[in-house]
Amino acid sequence: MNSIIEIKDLNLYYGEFQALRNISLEIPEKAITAFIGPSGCGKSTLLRTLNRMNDMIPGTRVEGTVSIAGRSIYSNDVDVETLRKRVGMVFQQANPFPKSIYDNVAYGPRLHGITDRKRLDEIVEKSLRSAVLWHEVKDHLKRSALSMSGGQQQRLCIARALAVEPDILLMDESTSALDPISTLKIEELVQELKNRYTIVMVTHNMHQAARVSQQTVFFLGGEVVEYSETKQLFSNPTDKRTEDYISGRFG
Ligand SMILES: Nc1ncnc2c1ncn2[C@@H]1O[C@H](COP(=O)(O)OP(=O)(O)OP(=O)(O)O)[C@@H](O)[C@H]1O
Repeated sequence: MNSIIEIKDLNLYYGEFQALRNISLEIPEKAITAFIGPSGCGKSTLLRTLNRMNDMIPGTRVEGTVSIAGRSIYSNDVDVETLRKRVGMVFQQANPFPKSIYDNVAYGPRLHGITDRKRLDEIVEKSLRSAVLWHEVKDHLKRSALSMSGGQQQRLCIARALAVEPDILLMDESTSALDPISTLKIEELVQELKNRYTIVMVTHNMHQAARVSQQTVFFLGGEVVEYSETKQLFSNPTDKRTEDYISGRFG
């Protein structure tokens, strides 16, 4: 598998506190990579470095390199808006805008200058289809996104992220606020999307990582303890700490 993201000797500090330590990882394209580990081990922090969302947190300092498709994303000449278009993100809590379903999905394309109604209609339909939401909402696209169920709102947020045609989708605990049926729908959706997108997901749910991902990274105290194929990591971990974690001895 080709890697699309290369992280080398990455250290991240929140003020004096070092949250990531000497992280070096290669993340394959068009596959699902899961980040697992106990609370506070740095999973979300690392995820946020991949589209520079950490830039928004004052006092954050990054050392080392993160490259996407061979280009360092922390270079001075990188346009962060363009980067975030290529590297979309879906959060723990669905966060649709208080706008119509249509306007939520059309938001990104409009921001990037698309105004033609027919073109926007096509993008909205395609994105909602990709998020397996089209059939549920096609007859009431003008309805407020806030009137949808939590699971639908999360799929809408995925559609909104896909509307700007990213290469990479970051998912930060994106099912943890959902019921089991909505969670399953999103897991199925993510499986479909991996044929077209590179997906990196943070999850507290080890079963989810085992069900959904091809690669798993286990973190502890801001460090990578183990990174391997998901089947291998869960069936035959090489590090005692991974074994303890996946067998529920801590975390
Ligand atoms: N904005 C911030 N300012 C200061 N410290 C932070 C900030 N965000 C996270 N941290 C600290 O960095 C460490 C890693 O946090 P992070 O949220 O990345 O962990 P996590 O593994 O994603 O945890 P969880 O599973 O609970 O979401 C923690 O010790 C946390 O307290």
